[in-house]
Amino acid sequence: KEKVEITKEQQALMKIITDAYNRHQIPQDVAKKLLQDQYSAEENFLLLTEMATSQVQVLVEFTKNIPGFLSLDREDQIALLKGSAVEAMFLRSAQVFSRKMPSGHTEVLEERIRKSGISEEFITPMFNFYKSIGELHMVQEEQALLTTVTILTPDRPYVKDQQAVERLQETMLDVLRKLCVLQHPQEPQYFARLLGRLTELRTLSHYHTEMLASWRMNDHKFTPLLCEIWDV
Ligand SMILES: O=C(NC1CCCCC1)[C@H](C1CCCCC1)n1c(-c2ccc(-c3nnn[nH]3)cc2)nc2ccccc21
Repeated sequence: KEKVEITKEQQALMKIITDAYNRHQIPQDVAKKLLQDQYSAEENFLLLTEMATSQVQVLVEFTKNIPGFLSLDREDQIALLKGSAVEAMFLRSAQVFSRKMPSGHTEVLEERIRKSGISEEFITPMFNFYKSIGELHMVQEEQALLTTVTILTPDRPYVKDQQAVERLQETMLDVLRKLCVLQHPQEPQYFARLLGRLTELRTLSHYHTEMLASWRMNDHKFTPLLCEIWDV
């Protein structure tokens, strides 16, 4: 049984990424807002675009703290951000949904999201993903590293130097793998389960454009930043 040990450098890397991840989070808590009131489809769509816009802004700030990211080709940095923004949004939504809440709150939140205006056909895959993320009971370091691994996906459209991105991603995957072994010693396959969620996340993100179009309302308005990032 090989002894898994996180090196000093990996410890430092994990701290930088986790601190940055915790620093760069959405200011107001959308879950609290949703628990307070019921909104119309129009109001919910506006709330989604506001939340998503501010999340893209904090995602950009977060990536500046990923060691090595700013040394990548500048156009590749943009390609990685654009290619991972929707996945990062669903990953963050899943983490918000899975957070420990007073009993009964998660059920209310789920109901509010089910009734928010999203079309039925997308609700099931979305909640399947949220629940599969919740079941992992990730610690914050794992959440931060999983988001980092998602951002550093080499095969995003228009990435020129894929090897450079691959090297960075592998560095992060190595730390994440060791962390999983140390955090979940009874579950040797935990790391593999975690990576399996990234496949589910990519599939969910493929529906995104259809999801947006399917909201039960007409005239979907987007912010300029979302028009850039969401290809709408
Ligand atoms: O605000 C939100 N998510 C932010 C969370 C923090 C990061 C930035 C996104 C939305 C709510 C908007 C208002 C109506 C209810 C859902 N949200 C979603 C969600 C729902 C549909 C689409 C979508 N995408 N394309 N069409 N619909 C995306 C995300 N899942 C959530 C799970 C827990 C808490 C909030 C959640």
